[in-house]
Amino acid sequence: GAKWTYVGPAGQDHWEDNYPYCGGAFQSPINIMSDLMRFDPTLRPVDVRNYNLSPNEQLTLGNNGHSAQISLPSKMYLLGLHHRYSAAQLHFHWGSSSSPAGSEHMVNNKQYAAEMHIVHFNSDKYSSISMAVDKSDGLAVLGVLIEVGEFNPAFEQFLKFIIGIKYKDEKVPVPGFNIRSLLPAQLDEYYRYDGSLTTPPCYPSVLWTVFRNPVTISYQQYMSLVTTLFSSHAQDSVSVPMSSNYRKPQPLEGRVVLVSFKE
Ligand SMILES: NS(=O)(=O)c1c(F)c(F)c(S(=O)(=O)CCO)c(N[C@H]2CCc3ccccc32)c1F
Ligand SMILES: [Zn+2]
Repeated sequence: GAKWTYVGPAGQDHWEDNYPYCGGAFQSPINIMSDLMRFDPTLRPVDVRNYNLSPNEQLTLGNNGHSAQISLPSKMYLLGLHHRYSAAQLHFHWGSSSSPAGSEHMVNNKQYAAEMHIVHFNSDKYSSISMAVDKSDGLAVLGVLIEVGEFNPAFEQFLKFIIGIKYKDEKVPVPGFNIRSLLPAQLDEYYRYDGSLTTPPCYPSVLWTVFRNPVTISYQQYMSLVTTLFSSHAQDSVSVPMSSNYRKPQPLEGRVVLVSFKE
């Protein structure tokens, strides 16, 4: 599709000119406010299956021009939703070196340093994520808020390779590791709402699960994420650093955010 960016003439305020859904309903991310949360006792702990990948399993870490992403095998899946949702990829959103505030979801107006998304598709009904991406029951994304603090050895399992994907369309192999270790300890405390892709084409096809508890990465790890990558190709005459690749919060428009926990 047409080139889109986060700022400038093709920035997020103009996405709807080429991608109509971006100006539509059920958009993500949102600012999750306490007074719009509703406790739902039927929300069970998130049940992730086959997340513990063997080092013999090779993953691909890539720069797609918008984020750093890791391809995931579809044997990884989420249990407990109305359908099986199989993993496709995970990627990140972050701020800039001068501002460690780049999460997409906010909680009571607090923006975190970064956010990880693990994208899954409804493999009961659709043969691939491309077939699922524009269907209302197509996708389920896990959101993990990221703070700067303690060094995170789990994140280091792929961050140590990030220098290999500086430029758009570069890819490097990464040995499989336990993707569960990237998630917070408690998978029973999360926010749940109906939303969309946070990038064009902004299809309203995502069941969002944002975990209550953030994970931490060290300042050095955060800076490696923020300062290493470019949105431009290696051969481009102009280098465009990849920073602040987050969409601003979108109108909730009557949506309620379900929570799996009591305050
Ligand atoms: N924040 S988010 O979770 O909404 C989200 C992204 F933020 C994002 F950047 C991407 S992308 O594929 O890296 C680039 C634009 O699609 C996807 N990609 C998904 C959606 C479309 C698609 C098709 C094939 C594989 C992955 C994806 C995404 F779901
Ligand atoms: Zn995302």
